[in-house]
Amino acid sequence: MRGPDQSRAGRAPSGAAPRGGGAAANAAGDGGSVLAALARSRRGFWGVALFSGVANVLMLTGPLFMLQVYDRVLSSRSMPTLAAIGLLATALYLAYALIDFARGRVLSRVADGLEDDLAPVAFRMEIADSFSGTRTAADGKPLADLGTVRRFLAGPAPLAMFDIPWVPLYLGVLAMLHWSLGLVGVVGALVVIVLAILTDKLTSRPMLTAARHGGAAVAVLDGARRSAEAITALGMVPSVVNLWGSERRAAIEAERASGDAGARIASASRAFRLFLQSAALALGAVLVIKHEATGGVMIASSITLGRALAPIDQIVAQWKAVAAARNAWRRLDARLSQNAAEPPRVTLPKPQGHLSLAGVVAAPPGVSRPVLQGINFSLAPGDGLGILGPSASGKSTLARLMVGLWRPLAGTVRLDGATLDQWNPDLLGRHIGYLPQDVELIGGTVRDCISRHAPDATDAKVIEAAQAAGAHDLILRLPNGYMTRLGLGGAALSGGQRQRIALARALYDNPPLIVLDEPNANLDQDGDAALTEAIQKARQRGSAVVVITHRPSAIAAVDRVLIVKDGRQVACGPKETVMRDMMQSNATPPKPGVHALEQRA
Ligand SMILES: Nc1ncnc2c1ncn2[C@@H]1O[C@H](COP(=O)(O)OP(=O)(O)OP(=O)(O)O)[C@@H](O)[C@H]1O
Repeated sequence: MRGPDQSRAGRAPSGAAPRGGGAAANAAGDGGSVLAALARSRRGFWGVALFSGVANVLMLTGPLFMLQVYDRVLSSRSMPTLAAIGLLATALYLAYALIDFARGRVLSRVADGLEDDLAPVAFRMEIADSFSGTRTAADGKPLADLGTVRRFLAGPAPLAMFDIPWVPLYLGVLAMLHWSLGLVGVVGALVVIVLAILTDKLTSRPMLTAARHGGAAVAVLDGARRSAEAITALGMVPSVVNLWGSERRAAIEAERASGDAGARIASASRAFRLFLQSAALALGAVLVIKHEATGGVMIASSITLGRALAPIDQIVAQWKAVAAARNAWRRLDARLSQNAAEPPRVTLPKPQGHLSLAGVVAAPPGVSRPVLQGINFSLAPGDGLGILGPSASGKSTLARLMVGLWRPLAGTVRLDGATLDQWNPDLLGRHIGYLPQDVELIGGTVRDCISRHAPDATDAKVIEAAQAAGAHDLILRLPNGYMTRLGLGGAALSGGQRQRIALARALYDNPPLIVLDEPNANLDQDGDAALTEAIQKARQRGSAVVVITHRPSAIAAVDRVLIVKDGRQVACGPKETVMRDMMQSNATPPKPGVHALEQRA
């Protein structure tokens, strides 16, 4: 069964789809693929193709110069001729240098453009991944994959690829010198191409294995960083190092296997090219002896052959980078296509705070078994709802549904009548005050943090939010007050300080819907009192406030209570009635149906 929310979003039926990932594609514009993003730089590619054509023609300078020196200068012993063709060759080499530099520069600009285009999208995907819980190391990291593709584009391999269409030009020149030399060239090119295909066959599997283990090692490191204190205090560091080390070793071994295979073939390819050049020289000598060619032809053919095979040889030598970029490209493409462009939306007016949940069934992203079902309630502006229930009963899941982080499998979550997916995810966030269970404050100053890094933030609004959260005095006592820097290298805050600043962030700009998940987990008595006052005042200002908690002190300022047990709504009604019933049944939540479920929608 699919709920309207989910069918509208076009999501897979298992697990609640996270908000935010889909918005990514919008930032990428239409395309939804790396190629589509690159197509925006098609003029740059045409420029590189044109420069490559000119550069390849100019690269004939070497063999032609040899031909002239051997067949014209040496036979005529004319110094002026030598000086003239020497000058001409110098000018052509200079032109080649300029054009080769220009095409490299254009490609690196195209690579930068791709990064500019897709980095915000990849960043959003990373954020969506971090709470979707369904991604594995094999899915890669969009930002790292984008970096790999960018570095590849700006590297030497793509230039070699632009040279490949010009290989027939060199083979044609060889054939013009003598048909047998052309034949040697064609056979040589085919052998080098076979070597390139062989490189791909032998290295692609170990490279994928290396990427998978490398990703797993990074995931262990990320987890260890996040829980640095716990793993150190609990003496878990050696085990975590072992865990990380085994993934890393597996990655290095797979990398070595692919590197060895690639290097073997690259050496063979290089040696074959040198051999072929000597073979062409020998063939040229035979032709000279048989009076079918001149000494100049002999030398020029050897150089031309080397030049003809160079691009293929270079790609074989760069295979590791080529294969890594191809894998990264494919992963990125798969992610971009999953994040199909969000449907166009009308910008809805600022909501008043009418929240309604009807027949909601939900599961975390990627999980098919619902952890929450049969949720029905509604809130009007100014209402205060406390959500109580044992651990793992689904309270935080409910909070994530109300703020639109996860979407329901069935049923609807509406804010002012509109299902949450009708809102632009970024705009919706401005109307919501959310205090998650695990408070993380990202970098910047306290002021930035409270104002959600809004560019149009005013001091007055920031201070108003801090005062509403009872955090103003606490902030003034920090080393630089509101300008104290947080995050890496910034001030270290206690759990209670973090929670109160996060509460101020939730209250910033008086959002019409405020959802607080365990807002008093780290608060002392003063903090509890400040929280109660903050909830009261937010309700007086007309916000609908939801408080999820284990501690009854946090629901002092709400008028209604909802009890969740084993993922089901077992009671919902006026606080006094529900709490009295709970007391009467020896603090065990009342059975379903004890209170008529309120339906105010
Ligand atoms: N990201 C997730 N991926 C998979 N399962 C999850 C995820 N988040 C929660 N769950 C599962 O959903 C169920 C409900 O969890 P939830 O966090 O909503 O409970 P809770 O009532 O908030 O618990 P607590 O009071 O301990 O915070 C639990 O069984 C939990 O294991």
